[in-house]
Amino acid sequence: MLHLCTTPQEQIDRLVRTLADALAQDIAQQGRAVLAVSGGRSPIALFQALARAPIDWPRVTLTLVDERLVPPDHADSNAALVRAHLLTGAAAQAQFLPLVDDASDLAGCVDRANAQFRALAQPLTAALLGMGDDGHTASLFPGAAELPLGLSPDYALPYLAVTPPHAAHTRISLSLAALLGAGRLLLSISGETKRAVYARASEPPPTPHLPIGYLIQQSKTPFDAYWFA
Ligand SMILES: O=C1O[C@H](COP(=O)(O)O)[C@@H](O)[C@H](O)[C@H]1O
Repeated sequence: MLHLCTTPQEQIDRLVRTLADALAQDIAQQGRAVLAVSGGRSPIALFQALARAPIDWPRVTLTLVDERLVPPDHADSNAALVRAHLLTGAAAQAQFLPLVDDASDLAGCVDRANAQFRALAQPLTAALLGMGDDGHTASLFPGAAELPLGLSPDYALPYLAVTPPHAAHTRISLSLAALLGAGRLLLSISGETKRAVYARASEPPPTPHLPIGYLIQQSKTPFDAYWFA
């Protein structure tokens, strides 16, 4: 479902409230919650607001929906973004599981990311997603050679390596099947361009040209998109 927000603050407030409620519910029922977040340019203000939310952070495990194959202190590292803007204040007490420890070893990073995901004692409470102007979400990029694998319901591992045809850096991304295993999916988007992409991706059937469509047009996992102009 697409929720149209009238201010950026409304978009942030609704996403933070929804995430905090979902985390609190898993903490109450299972003792812990697991949140996977995205990177890119969009989520900085959202991360800062989430870090200040009344969440039982010591009981939260944070990981990444996707990562670029760059050193952990690189300007394009999604982990660096999380460390700078989300793992602050009380939220620094969360357990953080990054995906890249050695940017020269793609296969090793993917193996370790899959092992640490599988070692989680529970499914993802929620995945917080972004969407590119090309319709990619996580790092499921249109035109990537690995996209059919990432979209396959039979792909058995949580993460895979993806080489985007036009964006910088090799990526590590959750697969579509792994995303659909989350308790809920939340998408944060803004701008008229992304609203138009979202509208095109909502037209059935979903196609690999706009991977976000596979999340919009499914009914297995609750999916909510929050948009602000
Ligand atoms: O490359 C990426 O892009 C998407 C969208 O980023 P945005 O800055 O346009 O919101 C992001 O969700 C993903 O995590 C990131 O690796």
